[in-house]
Amino acid sequence: MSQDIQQQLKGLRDQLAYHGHRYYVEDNPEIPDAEYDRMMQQLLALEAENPALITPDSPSQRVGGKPLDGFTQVTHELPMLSLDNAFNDDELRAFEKRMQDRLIPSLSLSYCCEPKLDGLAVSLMYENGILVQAATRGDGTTGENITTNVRTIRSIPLKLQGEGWPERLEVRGEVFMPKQGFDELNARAQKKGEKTFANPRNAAAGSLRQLDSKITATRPLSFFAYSVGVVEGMDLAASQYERLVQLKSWGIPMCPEIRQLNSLDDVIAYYQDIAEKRPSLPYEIDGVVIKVDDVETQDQLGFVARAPRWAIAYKFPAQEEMTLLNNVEFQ
Ligand SMILES: NC(=O)c1c(N)nc(OC2CCCC2)nc1O[C@@H]1CCC[C@@H]1O
Repeated sequence: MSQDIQQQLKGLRDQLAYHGHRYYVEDNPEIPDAEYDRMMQQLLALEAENPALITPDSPSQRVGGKPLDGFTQVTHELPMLSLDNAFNDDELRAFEKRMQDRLIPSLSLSYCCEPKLDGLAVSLMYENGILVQAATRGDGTTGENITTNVRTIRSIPLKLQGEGWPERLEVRGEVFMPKQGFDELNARAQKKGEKTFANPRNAAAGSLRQLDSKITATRPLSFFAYSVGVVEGMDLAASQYERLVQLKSWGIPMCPEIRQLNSLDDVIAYYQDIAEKRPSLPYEIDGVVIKVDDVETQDQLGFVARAPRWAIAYKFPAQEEMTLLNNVEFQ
């Protein structure tokens, strides 16, 4: 009896995780919402009858229990780095020259280029494919444990898909609020005479700092991975770009605008292309991040203070209109 109930529960969990990924990550659902809701109700009913068989990766476990009293601290096993900035092509070329002067033999560098998402950097720890902890970047060394809130973000898998993932895998990326969700949230707040947020970044930060994850669950948050931290149990690809593709194959969202480029001229053309696309992108960005693609070369170059020698943010000029002080609610 219990065996086939376990099979039934696993079937429902896998189905709901698959269809949830199609809907929230690929924006390309295979089944009508009513069908998804019916499966969820079935899962909830079966779990209510068999609470001992509820697993942490069950889609029913996304919205937590009672509110927290506070956030506990998390020390990152590897520091979460920040970025130096470039503001024009010459500074970008100087960035490349500094690297080539340090590399022996100075070889032609390939780059992984990513829109610089204007959200909040977080660390996701997966053990045996299960999401076990989420933390803010904080000061790069110590962050806050926001696991209960991050579990409510539907585009972040509670269990990695496919197979071949490492025993321990730390995914680093940006939690952000898409522009449309931000506008709708502020419109609702305005109608109710509640506080509105100055920009999507503050809205994301404010949503992640809720002690009650039921509130976070009502906020339209999303996530794109941008690097890997701790990896144990296998070696990942030697290329930053290929690593993000690997993460994507395991169900971790990857920004669709990321490109692998083989020359700085191509990087500059990419920067101009993203600058043109910027107003029509569904999320806010404030530049592009340009990283040496080869991970061994990254390690050779290392980092100074908290910023790597092998990455730079090429920022867009500040927006013309007055931008309210981006009061940092939450590192
Ligand atoms: N905001 C971003 O889209 C972004 C990105 N696409 N890639 C990185 O790469 C890390 C890893 C090496 C140095 C920084 N960082 C990003 O944001 C950083 C996180 C902390 C400060 C910046 O916002």
